[in-house]
Amino acid sequence: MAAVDHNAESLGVPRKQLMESSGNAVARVCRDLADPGSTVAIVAGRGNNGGDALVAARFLKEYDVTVHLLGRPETISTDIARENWDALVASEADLRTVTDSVTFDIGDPDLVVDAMLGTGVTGALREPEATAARVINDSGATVLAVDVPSGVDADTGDAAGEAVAADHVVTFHDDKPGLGTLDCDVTVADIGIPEAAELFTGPGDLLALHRDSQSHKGDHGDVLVIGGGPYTGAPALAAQAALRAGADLARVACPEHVAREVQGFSENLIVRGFAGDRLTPDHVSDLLDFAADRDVVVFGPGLGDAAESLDAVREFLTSYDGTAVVDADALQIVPDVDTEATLICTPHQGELQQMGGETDADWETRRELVADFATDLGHVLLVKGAYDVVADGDEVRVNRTGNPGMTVGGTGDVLAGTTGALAAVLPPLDAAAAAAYANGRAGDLAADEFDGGLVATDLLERLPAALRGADE
Ligand SMILES: NC(=O)C1=CN([C@@H]2O[C@H](COP(=O)(O)OP(=O)(O)OC[C@H]3O[C@@H](n4cnc5c(N)ncnc54)[C@H](O)[C@@H]3O)[C@@H](O)[C@H]2O)[C@H](O)CC1
Ligand SMILES: [K+]
Repeated sequence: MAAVDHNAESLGVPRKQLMESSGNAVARVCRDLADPGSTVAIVAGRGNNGGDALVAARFLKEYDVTVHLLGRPETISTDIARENWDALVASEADLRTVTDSVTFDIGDPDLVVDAMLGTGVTGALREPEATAARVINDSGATVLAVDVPSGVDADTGDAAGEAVAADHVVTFHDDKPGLGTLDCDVTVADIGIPEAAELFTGPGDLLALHRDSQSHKGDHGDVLVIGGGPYTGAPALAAQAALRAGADLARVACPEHVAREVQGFSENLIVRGFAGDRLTPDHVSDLLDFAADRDVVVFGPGLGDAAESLDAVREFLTSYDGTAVVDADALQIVPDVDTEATLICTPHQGELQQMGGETDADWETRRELVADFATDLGHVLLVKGAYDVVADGDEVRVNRTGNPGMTVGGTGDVLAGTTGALAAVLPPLDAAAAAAYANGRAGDLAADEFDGGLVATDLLERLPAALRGADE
């Protein structure tokens, strides 16, 4: 939900506008539950859940409304909730602040609006919320909860301690799974989040990449790139992209002569050469052992299409059961390989057709075709194009970042490495969607400087900034 909110914001629909719609929806349900002239007690927390109800207070002119804020107004935690509080103060609304739960007096209202906590709750209700929940439950009034009854986990319907027992819940945008388990009526209100905020990737897709201050080496991924042979730059680009996208360790397994060059490109990479000038089935058993201790394998950059290399890809994928990003020539093996592995395939349109998939000039048609093909394959697809399409057979996302300068060689290798790093820390579809967004964004930053003259290494340098987009 936070990701969708963020993406809505980047589409020009700010959170305060969504809060206005939420508050309006709360007021509409109040009108269904209580007659004009009734007394309404709004119990508001200091987050955006409270903010929704502060907006509702402004809409309920024909009611006798009292707002009880839990805590001091200076501690309201978001700007938009505070602005709505200030508007009520300026309008001389009937406002009370509850700083001592013992003396909390809700009066004798006909209707209570519970807006203490919504999706921001963590753990059991603390004070004064826990006592307030008891006061609300004992009030004998009809209880309308905003978004989710305070103290209840929206995903599971469970409460870690005291929780509001609501008669009715008005929730926003989408039903929440936990609400179905409760004994109350649920209204789902459309608050004007554009469909595009869910379909198109945006800065919200990067929110989950937050790095914990307590993290250790290895927590952000150990990525192994297997490739190289006819090409030497491709595996080096993919592995360096993995590092720039946040992986802790990036390793490259490639033929000996490629290994020397890859190490020459960057001392940050751990390079392991194998005998011969290309991958063959003889190397597979060692590679499987090596891959078993890694988080993600990126298979294909610079591999070439020699028959024995493709046989090696098939043998590897048949026995591998981890997560792999499959790119370039390795892709053609995917449709008829029987594997337990979780695969994220990153074809361009030509490679997609070679895999047996269909494409179309119209992105909306392509979206359907890619979604169906992902279902047939049973793997995640990230199909590159002016609009990238990401699908896992269940969900489909479209990425609009990127520019025509990115048709230069090597940008696909950067994307594969980025996807590998993100797949170490996110579910596969989310990793592919965020990687497509960040890679295109890095390309857009590079194009600001170099236009059509950008090269793949320009993307590497700009990946960290592109991935930092969530707060912008
Ligand atoms: N797109 C949408 O769905 C929109 C939803 N809106 C509403 O926003 C809330 C979520 O708001 P948020 O500020 O993230 O969190 P809360 O208000 O639920 O709570 C934050 C607040 O609570 C404190 N806190 C956390 N846990 C506890 C606890 N166990 N006991 C006491 N206090 C606790 C925390 O410290 C914070 O101060 C969503 O539910 C909707 O109602 C938007 O208005 C519009 C878009
Ligand atoms: K609530």
